Amino acid sequence: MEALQVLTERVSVPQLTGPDITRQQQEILLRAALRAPDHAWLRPSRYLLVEGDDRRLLGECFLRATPGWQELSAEKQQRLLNMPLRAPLLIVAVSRIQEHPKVPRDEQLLSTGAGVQNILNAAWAMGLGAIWRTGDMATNPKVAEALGLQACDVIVGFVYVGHINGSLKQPPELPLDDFVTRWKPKSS
Ligand SMILES: Cc1cc2nc3c(=O)[nH]c(=O)nc-3n(C[C@H](O)[C@H](O)[C@H](O)COP(=O)(O)O)c2cc1C
Repeated sequence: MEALQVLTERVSVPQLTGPDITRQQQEILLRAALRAPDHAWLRPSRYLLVEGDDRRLLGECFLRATPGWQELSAEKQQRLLNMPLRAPLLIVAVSRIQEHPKVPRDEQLLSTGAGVQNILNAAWAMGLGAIWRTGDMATNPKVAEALGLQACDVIVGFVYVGHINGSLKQPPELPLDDFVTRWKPKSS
């Protein structure tokens, strides 16, 4: 697919299915992620891949990490268990924040965010679907521990990647003038 078409027409795809994302496809997604802009080349981004039966184990972790999970309805418990099963591949995008005199934390988070966007676009370019999600699990310390994260790590997103299952939404045509102005200096 043409690059500009990917950038202007991509939509997020919540309904995803198998087959599994091949190693070759995964490598393209991750190489795209690692081409994100990165101030001072600090390389703050880390990507954890969860696929196959490991998704079930992550679902169990989501359930047990939820405060008061034993009191949740069977339906809510199942929802947590099923979360990682929403796509054949789950990429956990993490920013490993470093102290740096010129690169504040926000810039490191933005760099990982740009990496996530590159994953979304690369998936779309390969005819795959993907969606960036966060939710409570992204900030749950027990989830971070189960994922083997360090104290300085921030989960920027759970990126679900799979084959498009169902119809795609039409991206809205946003009027540029609502968002863009051409700045002119004030005349004195
Ligand atoms: C940082 C971030 C976190 C998000 N978290 C969620 C989420 O937890 N659940 C969800 O359904 N959508 C979430 N979204 C929104 C979707 O990824 C997507 O952007 C939205 O559905 C709009 O679709 P579009 O990308 O096709 O415009 C998040 C988006 C961003 C940028």
